[in-house]
Parts: sequence; structure tokens; C-alpha cells
Amino acid sequence: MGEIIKGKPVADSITEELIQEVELLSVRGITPKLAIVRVGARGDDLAYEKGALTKCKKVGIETQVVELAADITQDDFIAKLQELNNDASVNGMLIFRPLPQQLDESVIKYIISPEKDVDCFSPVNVGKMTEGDETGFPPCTPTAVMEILKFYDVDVKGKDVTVVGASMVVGKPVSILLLNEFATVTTCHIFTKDSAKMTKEADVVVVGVGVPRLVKENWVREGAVVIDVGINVDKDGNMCGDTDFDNIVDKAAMITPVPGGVGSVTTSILAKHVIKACKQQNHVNSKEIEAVMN
Ligand SMILES: Nc1nc(=O)c2c([nH]1)NC[C@@H]1CN(c3ccc(C(=O)N[C@@H](CCC(=O)O)C(=O)O)cc3)C=[N+]21
Repeated sequence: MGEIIKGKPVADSITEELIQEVELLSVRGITPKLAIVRVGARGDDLAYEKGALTKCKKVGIETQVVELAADITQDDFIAKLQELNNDASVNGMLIFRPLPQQLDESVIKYIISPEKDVDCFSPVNVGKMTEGDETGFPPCTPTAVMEILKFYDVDVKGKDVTVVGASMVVGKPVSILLLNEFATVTTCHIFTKDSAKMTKEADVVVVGVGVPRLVKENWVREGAVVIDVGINVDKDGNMCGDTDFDNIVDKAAMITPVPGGVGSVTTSILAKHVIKACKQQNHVNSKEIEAVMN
């Protein structure tokens, strides 16, 4: 039986640290604030929003949900983002994606202020992530994957890691973050000839495609580490990941469950990024705050 590596201990350890950071900021009269920008009311946006609001409340981060009509025009949407960019009380912004058809992401991604872009929408943050510049904000879910690997002492340096999926939300950024840690990364996508062949050879498999139970037992080698980023609802209405968990769990050395795996760490990273943004905007570093306390 492989080890089921849960997200909760990882999330709890991050949350504990963040609660302390918020307390230290409050001594200076600073309260971090996140604005969530939601267009319409898609189910998976609402699911993420609920988790994010709960986490922020627990940590002591203020929140503002900006709910916009599903048919908002591009000009009105851009005006709203600029208003939030200019609102000094807002430290971080999370814009749910994908945006509806009439909003052109290739234009909008340049509007959000990179300093407030806590989920890596801005090309500035994509660039910083790619360079390994730690002043930026890599996206929350891929960062959660890296935090889980670190927490459970999975050192990816020199390991063969296969990522299934190449989206800008999961596959591509997680591939970059893994490469930054000197993993040998293979990224599979819809034009990959044989994804199973690539995953079978990997020491670590990361899957984020949104296809329920895509990765089967025979896609994974004995003793592999499997990180499942998928959050799906199957035809029976149960939450499931992108891996056939029940049949892989005995073969893998470690595997993340769904729910209770990567998804449960994502909101902690979001909160961490809001606090980081707040500190950067107020020109404070942790050491400085500790000095004030002592
Ligand atoms: N810019 C952007 N970044 C995103 O990461 C993003 C997005 N837009 N748009 C919507 C999708 C969907 N999504 C979910 C996240 C958590 C749950 C979820 O259910 N989370 C549970 C935990 C699930 C678990 O335990 O695995 C919770 O937070 O309590 C669902 C959906 C993020 N997305």
C-alpha cells in the first residue's frame, strides 16, 4: 500500500505561519486584502471562491468579491480592473478564468497590475516564474504541487518527472517550476504520441487535465510518486481526480487523494501570495516586523 499524501498537514503548516504574519502586520496597522473578480456564476469558480473566502477569513485577510455580469463588455471589465489596480486598500487580485468569450484574455492579461496579480495572469509574472525570480507570483495550484512535494521530502532534483497536461493554469507552469528545481521534465499534451509511455518511465507523475480517472494503473510504474491536480465530478456525482486512485494506490509509493490533496493546499498558497503582495506594497520584510515586536 502506497502512502496517501494529504494536503491538510501542508495547508495547516502554511496557514499557521500566515496567521502569525498577519498578526505582525496588524501591529503596523496593516491588513492584507484580496479582491476576487468573478464574471457570472460558474460552478467551479464558486467552489474556488468559497474555499478562498474561508481560508482568508481564517488567516485574517480581508476580502472583496467583485461580481460582474456574464455579458460585461471588455471596456467595462478593463475599467473595473483599473479601479482595483488603483485602489490602495487592495493588495491582491484573483481573476477567475477562463473569462467569457467577449473578453479577450490576450489584452486583459496586460491590464492587471503585476504587483497585485497573485495567480500569475500577467505575462510579467509568467516571465518572473520562468526566470526563477522570486519577487513574482507563480500560479497557486502549481505552487501547491511544489509545496506538497517539499513537505513530503520528495526531492525532484535529477528525477524524471512527467507532467500530463500543458495548460497555463496547471501543466505548463508546473513543468517550469519543476525544471527550476532541476527535475528532468517531460510534458504531455493532446498531440503527445503516447502519454502512458512517458508516465510509465517517470519517478514522479503530475496530472492536471480535467479528465476523470484518465491515468490508469498501467500508466504508472511501481514505486512512483503520483500528484493528482484534477478536480472533477464523475457521472455518479462524486468528486474525483484525473487518476484512477483506487487501482494506483497499491502500486505507487505516494499518491495525493481527491478531494483532500492538491486542491486543499491551493487556497493556502493564494493567502500566502496576498500577504507577500501586501508586504511588498508596504515595503516591509518579515525581519523588520519582528524587530518592531521585540
Ligand atoms: N485564475 C484561476 N485560477 C484557478 O485556479 C481557477 C480559476 N481561475 N477558475 C476556476 C478554477 C476551478 N478551481 C477550483 C479550485 C478549488 C476547488 C475546490 O473544490 N476546492 C476545495 C478543496 C478540494 C480538495 O480538497 O481537493 C476547497 O478549497 O475547499 C474547485 C475548483 C480553481 N480554478
